Amino acid sequence: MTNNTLLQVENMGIQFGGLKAVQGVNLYLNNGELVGLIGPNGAGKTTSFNMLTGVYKPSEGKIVFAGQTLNGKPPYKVTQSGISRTFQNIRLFKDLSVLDNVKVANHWLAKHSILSSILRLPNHFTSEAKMAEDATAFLKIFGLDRYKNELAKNLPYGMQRRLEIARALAAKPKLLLLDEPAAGMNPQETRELMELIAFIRKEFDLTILLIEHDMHLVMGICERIYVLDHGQLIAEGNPNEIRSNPKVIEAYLGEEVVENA
Ligand SMILES: Nc1ncnc2c1ncn2[C@@H]1O[C@H](COP(=O)(O)OP(=O)(O)OP(=O)(O)O)[C@@H](O)[C@H]1O
Repeated sequence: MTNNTLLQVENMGIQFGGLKAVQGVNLYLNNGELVGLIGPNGAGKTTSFNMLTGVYKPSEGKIVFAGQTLNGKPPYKVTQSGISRTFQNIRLFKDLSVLDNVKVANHWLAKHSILSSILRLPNHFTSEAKMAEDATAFLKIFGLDRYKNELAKNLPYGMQRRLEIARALAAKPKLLLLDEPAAGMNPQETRELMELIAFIRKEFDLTILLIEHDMHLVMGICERIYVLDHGQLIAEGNPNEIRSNPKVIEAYLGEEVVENA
């Protein structure tokens, strides 16, 4: 572990009944890196995210983030320590406005106390107004400000995916975990997403770990890639190394995808 390491995972594993869904995973992320996590369906990618975010408690191993051991912490504590995520299936508050989706996400950062909110003291209103202003400015970065009063469920699909990312960033994370952000997107939306990911990484000084099946996206923006198969890491390297790794081609990519990625 160096001074520049943000996340260090050692020997992480989890078992569901007799199934070892993930085992012996060792990985690290340096500050500012954009890293991919790929592999076939059922390889254990989302399960790994669930362990990193406290949704599942690992059966073994150690997760150290920004110098703190995360094992056993509940998801809200993990978020407070600086890790946010998006989900494979969009999980917005569909019946809330776009603005409220972002406000809810950063509510725990708000300065006013619960008591002042309940009693509706003056600082509650000042704080609420400030939050709405901040949230609107924030939405502008994502090209979502014009939709701010729409219900989340009425946004076009690609915009809902953008809102998920905006909402995750409203919690001001250091590490962003993106679970198949391009799922269901058309090629144009995917291109815009790639630009957005590159942009937010710089703008918010983020480290990003990304699960994705779109190899064009992964190979196009990730500096390093980890490959999971049957719960175990089978390769790690830069996109060129991964593309030409025989184990990865056999387990996941296949010859055709490699040629087109
Ligand atoms: N809560 C659970 N209980 C039992 N088995 C589970 C649970 N969560 C995940 N699994 C199993 O763990 C394995 C890994 O699943 P996971 O969803 O992590 O795969 P994945 O790599 O994300 O796949 P995909 O690319 O299809 O999303 C699968 O066999 C899955 O059925």
